[in-house]
Amino acid sequence: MEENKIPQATAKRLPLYYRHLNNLHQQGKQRVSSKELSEALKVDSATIRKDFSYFGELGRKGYGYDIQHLIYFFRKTLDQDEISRVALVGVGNLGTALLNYNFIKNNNTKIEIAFDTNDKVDKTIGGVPIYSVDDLEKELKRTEITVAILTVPMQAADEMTERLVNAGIEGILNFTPSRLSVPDTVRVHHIDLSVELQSLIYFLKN
Ligand SMILES: NC(=O)c1ccc[n+]([C@@H]2O[C@H](COP(=O)([O-])OP(=O)(O)OC[C@H]3O[C@@H](n4cnc5c(N)ncnc54)[C@H](O)[C@@H]3O)[C@@H](O)[C@H]2O)c1
Repeated sequence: MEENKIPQATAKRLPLYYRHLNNLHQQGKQRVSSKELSEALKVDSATIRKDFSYFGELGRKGYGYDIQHLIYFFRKTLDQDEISRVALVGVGNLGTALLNYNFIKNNNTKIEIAFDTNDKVDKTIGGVPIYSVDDLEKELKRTEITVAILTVPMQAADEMTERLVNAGIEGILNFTPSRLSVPDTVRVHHIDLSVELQSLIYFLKN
């Protein structure tokens, strides 16, 4: 099945499924039902069955899903055979935490290079080398990285976004509060922790 036929909401849940299925596999489990997955992942079991149906007839009634089979299909869709290399711009509080967090352990995404303006340049954090932003365009070209995490102060967000786009970046994970404007060819995912927290509190109250 081609990836572009999978709905966006389904595609967003795939890494969650993939990670959990790998854990089950490592525990020696061979089969799992949508009900078990639903309880573990807090995703409605009808949604899980619908999501999995985009990958063909993977399950049988009363038998459940073959875990290895699911992992195989999801890995292909998520390109997990290849390591996705990512750049990070802004090595402050948040950027440092992300560099120290070992993404590669759970999914094959790796921050390979980071950029900052301050005295952290020329050091490494979590094994990731930090370059001066002056070298941003040169280094992105050299590494052929097309995805960037943006953790600069809000005031620097627009300028850095423009530079990233001009340097060929195709996807930005934006942690700044700034609403970035980019061409249609570039995809931005915005992560706003305060909005997530407010929505959690709202659901608890209602
Ligand atoms: N810390 C959090 O928990 C948190 C949570 C959500 C969102 N954010 C947002 O993430 C961003 C970073 O937050 P923080 O707390 O890490 O800030 P910070 O001030 O600790 O770090 C920002 C880093 O960006 C660097 N920088 C400044 N201009 C730059 C440029 N043009 N290019 C590259 N690097 C540059 C600074 O030298 C600094 O190291 C902010 O926009 C903030 O609003 C932070």
